[in-house]
Amino acid sequence: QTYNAVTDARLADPEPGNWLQFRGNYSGWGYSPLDQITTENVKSLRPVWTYSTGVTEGHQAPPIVNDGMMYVSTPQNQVIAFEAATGKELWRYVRALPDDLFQLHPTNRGVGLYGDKVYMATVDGYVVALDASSGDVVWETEIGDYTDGYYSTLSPLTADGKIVVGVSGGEFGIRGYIVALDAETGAEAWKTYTVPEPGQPGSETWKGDAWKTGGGSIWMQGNYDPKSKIAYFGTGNGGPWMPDTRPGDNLYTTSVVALDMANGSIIGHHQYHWNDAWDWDEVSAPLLIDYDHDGQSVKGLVHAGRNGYLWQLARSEEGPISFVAGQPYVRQNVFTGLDDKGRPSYDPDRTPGTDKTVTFCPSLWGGKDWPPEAYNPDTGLFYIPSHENLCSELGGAPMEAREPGELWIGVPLDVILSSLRFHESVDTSKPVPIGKLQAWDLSEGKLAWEHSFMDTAYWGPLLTTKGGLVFTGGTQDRMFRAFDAKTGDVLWEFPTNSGITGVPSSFEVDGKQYVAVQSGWGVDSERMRALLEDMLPEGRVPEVPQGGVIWVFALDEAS
Ligand SMILES: O=C(O)c1cc(C(=O)O)c2c(n1)C(=O)C(=O)c1cc(C(=O)O)[nH]c1-2
Ligand SMILES: [Ca+2]
Repeated sequence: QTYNAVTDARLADPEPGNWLQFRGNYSGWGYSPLDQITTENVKSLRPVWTYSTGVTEGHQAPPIVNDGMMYVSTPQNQVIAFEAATGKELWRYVRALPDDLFQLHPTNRGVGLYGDKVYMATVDGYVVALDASSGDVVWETEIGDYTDGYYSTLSPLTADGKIVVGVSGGEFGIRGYIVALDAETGAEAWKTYTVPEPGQPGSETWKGDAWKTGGGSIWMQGNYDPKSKIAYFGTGNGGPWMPDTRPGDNLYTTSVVALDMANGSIIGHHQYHWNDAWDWDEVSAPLLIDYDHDGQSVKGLVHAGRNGYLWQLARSEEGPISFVAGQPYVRQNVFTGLDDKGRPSYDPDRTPGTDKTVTFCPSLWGGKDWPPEAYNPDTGLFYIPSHENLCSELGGAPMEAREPGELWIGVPLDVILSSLRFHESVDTSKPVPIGKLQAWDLSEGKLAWEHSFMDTAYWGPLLTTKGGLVFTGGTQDRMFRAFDAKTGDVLWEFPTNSGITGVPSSFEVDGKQYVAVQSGWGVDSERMRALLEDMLPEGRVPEVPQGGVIWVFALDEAS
């Protein structure tokens, strides 16, 4: 079979039967235009094939499909290629990772496709380009020094001849950046820091040398408008965590930045919250959605913040981003209000600092951490995988000098790993609603429906389809579920090998629709679960079995 090269035109307007990138399209919707699997027949969805990845930890990447060929990445930076319909393995790339690599976040969120190659950003700070047909390494380029705390977990944005990625390390005192590599050669095309140096725009929001270790990491794929050639990336927490260590607003941390794809310059931004104090990384890129607001149609950017607010912004052809509306989607007790530009004011009693311990809601994992939202143009609803009723008790401690490659958070690790609290209204003698799948009507600015998951962490990336469904896992009971996208009714569920933190995708081969997802629990979903186990009575919070498996489902033809 000859490989169907992935072009800008195909990425901008993907065939309904393919899933060519992280969220299926450049707008970040997580929407499949396939409608063979419907609200009526989803009850006869069955596994067609499975595959053990051979590794443990958090499997988060979507199965990415181009004309019958599937590419899946796993923790420890493997890429496995399959015949999508049969599961026949075509090739496998296993990265040789350095022995001295410490992984705070052992995961990978997926490959990027462009031309005849498959691209992956790695936990040891490289981008690797593989031949899509053979799996042979075509080039690899170092983008960050892992011995200095830089690493990558995101899927690459592929567009305009470039492979665009960024670096993690917000808990290691890095200075974040986004870097574009030439898709053919791997040579650097541009590199843009998310924290400006003295003299650059935004540098007035920093004092002294704090910018050198200011954080603002990039660990989720950006979305992209192919008409204006602008990429939108979300940025991570300020580093170190305690806000008094870096006075000022700290642009462009906890923001969305608009980048000119040609040269990487920042031509627009919106900071969701200034001088972050809660580890509320705002790394999920906003979805490009057009919605009505006050009788006007808005070319929008929509983001469910880790800070617990649902943000509706407007984008522009020139770059600048403007604020339209913001409101809490979970209980939030930190912001006391928003001004007309969307800038929040804070309750100082909910703002931690060095030697200042406070409780705040939502928790440091936010109203939502990294698992992506979804938008369904048929229902007009925006779906959020959220956490309710969780708060954190957190405070910093005086810091030692930064050591390259060592954690540099300013909050002792044992404090972080015992920081979770229930909201004061919670009665733990009864099942506690924690995970909430929410559906929002953006034009009304109102919740349309929600489904609560009791006593469980919920780290479930979303897939929505033209068949009227929302697929998600994310719970400790190992289930993969399908919801009615309009009503929130549970229509189907299936127990997999482990908990599902994988991004689901949907594709078609020879006229048949498939839904695919990785099951393999780990990283912060497990850190949260372990805390909940201590907070709830014995037996209520089960352990989640370890090990990664790729699952592919289709309708059972016999039924
Ligand atoms: O600041 C950073 O650079 C950074 C990176 C990552 C990552 O790369 O996965 C996470 C976080 N922060 C983080 O705050 C967080 O809650 C988190 C959860 C996860 C995960 O995979 O479950 N990664 C990360
Ligand atoms: Ca972080």
